[in-house]
Amino acid sequence: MAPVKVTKICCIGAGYVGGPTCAVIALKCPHIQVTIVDLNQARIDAWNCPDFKLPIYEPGLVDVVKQARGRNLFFSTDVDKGIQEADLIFVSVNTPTKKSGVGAGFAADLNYVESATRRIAAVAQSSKIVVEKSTVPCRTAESMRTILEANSRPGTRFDILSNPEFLAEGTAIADLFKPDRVLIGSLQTSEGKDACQSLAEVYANWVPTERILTVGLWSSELSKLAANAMLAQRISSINALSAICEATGANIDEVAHAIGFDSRIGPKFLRASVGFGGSCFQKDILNLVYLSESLHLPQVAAYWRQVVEMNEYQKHRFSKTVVDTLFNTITGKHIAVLGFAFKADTGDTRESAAITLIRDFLTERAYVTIYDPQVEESQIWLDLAEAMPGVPLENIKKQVTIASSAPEACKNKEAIVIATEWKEFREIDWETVYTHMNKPAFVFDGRLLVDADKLRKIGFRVTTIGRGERT
Ligand SMILES: NC(=O)C1=CN([C@@H]2O[C@H](COP(=O)(O)OP(=O)(O)OC[C@H]3O[C@@H](n4cnc5c(N)ncnc54)[C@H](O)[C@@H]3O)[C@@H](O)[C@H]2O)C=CC1
Ligand SMILES: O=C(O)[C@H]1O[C@H](OP(=O)(O)OP(=O)(O)OC[C@H]2O[C@@H](n3ccc(=O)[nH]c3=O)[C@H](O)[C@@H]2O)[C@H](O)[C@@H](O)[C@@H]1O
Repeated sequence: MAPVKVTKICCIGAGYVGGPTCAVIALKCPHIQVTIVDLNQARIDAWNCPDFKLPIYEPGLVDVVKQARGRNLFFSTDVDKGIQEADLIFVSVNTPTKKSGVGAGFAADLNYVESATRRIAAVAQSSKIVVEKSTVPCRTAESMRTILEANSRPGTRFDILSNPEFLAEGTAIADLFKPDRVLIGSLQTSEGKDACQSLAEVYANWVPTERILTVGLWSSELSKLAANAMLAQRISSINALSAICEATGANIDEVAHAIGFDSRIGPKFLRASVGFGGSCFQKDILNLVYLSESLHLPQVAAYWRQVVEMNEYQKHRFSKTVVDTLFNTITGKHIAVLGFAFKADTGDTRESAAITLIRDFLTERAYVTIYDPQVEESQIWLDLAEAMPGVPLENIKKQVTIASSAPEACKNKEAIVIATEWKEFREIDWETVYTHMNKPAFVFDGRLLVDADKLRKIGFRVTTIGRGERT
């Protein structure tokens, strides 16, 4: 059998991964019809919105959707039709950490992957290549295959591939246009290799073939967890060093610069911060911890768990620094938190360090004013309510205000906490901000973003993560 030439793709899941990934496939492969389906009507409506107010904020995404939507890119809630028409289906649904039952708090909740797989099994009338795009535990493809094969009609077959996504939010379009690599895992049978070839040919429309890596299914699944674990481990390592810097007078920027010059270490992903956030690092490491424990490898599990524990430590350490510096109490004090998203250039707040900081400040009975250029107000209330179970939202609202600009957020406050590295915070008119603050005016830079010396000259007392000096 020769590899199938893919002409119609369906992507199940129109989220942060399914949306941008398949929009880029549509852009780069005008000869392929791409339909992105989702059960969430509001999300699909936003993807179809005439004025391109898309459901996610991602630089460059609107341009891609503008070019392809209605040409060969479609968004729909008709999941069954999407499945039936396609010869290749991406499963790009959410795989959050399980909240209850066996493995709660660690294992991935595969309920959405299983529902999508069962839907494919139920409605497919012809052979399909089914591609696991979601990040899943090692050997999930086997469960998918079992479900699909148990339901295949005579004369039809399902081939399962793993094709994890490595894009980062905020740079998704650039990452998809020029990926470091595309990873495709397949069974090493002739049918598995043919399916792999079919998907590789889709990517080959714009990705150089030497960057398309083909491996076994289980290696591909594990490589995704491994990549996220190694990236998060680097951040926890630099953050652990930032605590030593603060205690010794060393400067984490200088340390990162010095070690990053070693070509074996490299300069990227060594930026100390108030802690990593995002929907995946923590979830994927906890998943790896759970996998290690299930495999009776407790030392391996403990090793990876420590990466997450260090991150929790970093977030609380930073809130404690704020309290300590503000004369050991923030009760009744007014704090501006600049940034609510988990990183710059996204409106995504999942696992954002800002949420932990704000929860700590509210627990200390401070008043908090939040400003973020991309996060919707409704999302901030949702996140804070979820972070403080048992506390009625009306009570949270007595302590929290949402501002529409950074200078407005900072007015009449004792302290400013920079929680997200938005470029616009670097460009704030700090002299004016200073004149409108209560004195002494404090800045806590959790992102190594502002020029601390310049701010000190204005009169601010600045504390920067990973720097020993404080005034
Ligand atoms: N967010 C990111 O930057 C990255 C995420 N990933 C992984 O990709 C996967 C998806 O992540 P996101 O796109 O962030 O999630 P998301 O939550 O933004 O999107 C998932 C979408 O799937 C839909 N969905 C769930 N079950 C469905 C079903 N049975 N039929 C149709 N639609 C269904 C949901 O309504 C939702 O819109 C996860 O496994 C994640 O770990 C991987 C790389 C990057
Ligand atoms: O599986 C995923 O979801 C994705 O997770 C991360 O992407 P993302 O979470 O979107 O963003 P990152 O740029 O990795 O940042 C994650 C967190 O680490 C923080 N970070 C990053 C880099 C750094 O040097 N220091 C640091 O604190 C960021 O501020 C952010 O809170 C990975 O970078 C992607 O390769 C992966 O596909």
